[in-house]
Amino acid sequence: MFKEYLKELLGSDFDSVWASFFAPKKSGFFITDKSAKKRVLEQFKGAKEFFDNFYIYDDKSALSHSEFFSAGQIYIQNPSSYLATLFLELCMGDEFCDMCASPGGKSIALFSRFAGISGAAIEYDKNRFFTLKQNLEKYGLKGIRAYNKDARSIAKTCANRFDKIMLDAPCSSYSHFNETFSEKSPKELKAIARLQKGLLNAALYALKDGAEMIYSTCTFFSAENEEVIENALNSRFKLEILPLDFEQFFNSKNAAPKIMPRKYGALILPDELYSGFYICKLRKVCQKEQN
Ligand SMILES: C[S@@+](CC[C@H](N)C(=O)[O-])C[C@H]1O[C@@H](n2cnc3c(N)ncnc32)[C@H](O)[C@@H]1O
Repeated sequence: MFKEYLKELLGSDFDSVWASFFAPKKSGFFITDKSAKKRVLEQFKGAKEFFDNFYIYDDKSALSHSEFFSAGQIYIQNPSSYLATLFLELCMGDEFCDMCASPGGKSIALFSRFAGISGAAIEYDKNRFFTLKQNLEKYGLKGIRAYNKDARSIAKTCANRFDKIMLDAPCSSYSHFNETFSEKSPKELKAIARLQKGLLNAALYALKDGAEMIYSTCTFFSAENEEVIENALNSRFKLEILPLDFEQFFNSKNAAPKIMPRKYGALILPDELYSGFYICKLRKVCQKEQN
């Protein structure tokens, strides 16, 4: 079913995307402790700066076994995830919420750009919550409080509170498709889409009027991407879908992935470097008047 869906979605891009699922991916990392930059780059000679402060390096094992990783001075991440965070500009004093946060990669990436970041990181799964807490500590995100909760609860507890929200939603994760991937049943896919709609609805209650958020997933299904956005557009909130200017992030240092614009947001198509990723940026204008 997935293969057929993808063929129809991607057309002539299908073959390269399909091949990318079974090919090894290069590794990326960013530096979280700027004082370690010189030593990090000396150790990982050949690391290629790709975005500002984000590097591509072939040996993931060397990165993850390094003293810099143990000390929380570098974070290993796929460039698609990093790219999603580049669309969120935090301002001094912003109250930020990372709604589905563990292991913390999006918050840590934002922290590497906006050191004064403060707000909340929420994770429902208990074990993953402990990983999140450890990572926030390890990387020194002192301004971020971690909560072990269902993020849908912020609709009531944090109405109109946040200036920026990252909703990197739980999803069917089909961008990690490979030989051992365990496919989801139609029933499971429906339940995931229902959860995503609930999470986005809660995010919109919790955003201030005029505030912005990113909704992202690592799947290709429109039921988990555009249809979740469409559902929010038909809800009690007046929203703007903001343009995603990918071009601004690409220059002679890096290679742009193939971007597939969707009705709302865009898909990053996977290749030997980028994972498949869906990104949509929204602004909550206001809550519509109820009759
Ligand atoms: C895609 S992962 C997040 C990855 C993370 N943003 C990062 O970049 O490191 C989605 C996370 O949402 C969590 N989750 C699932 N349902 C949730 C809910 N109702 N409230 C909060 N977190 C939830 C999952 O346990 C999972 O850790």
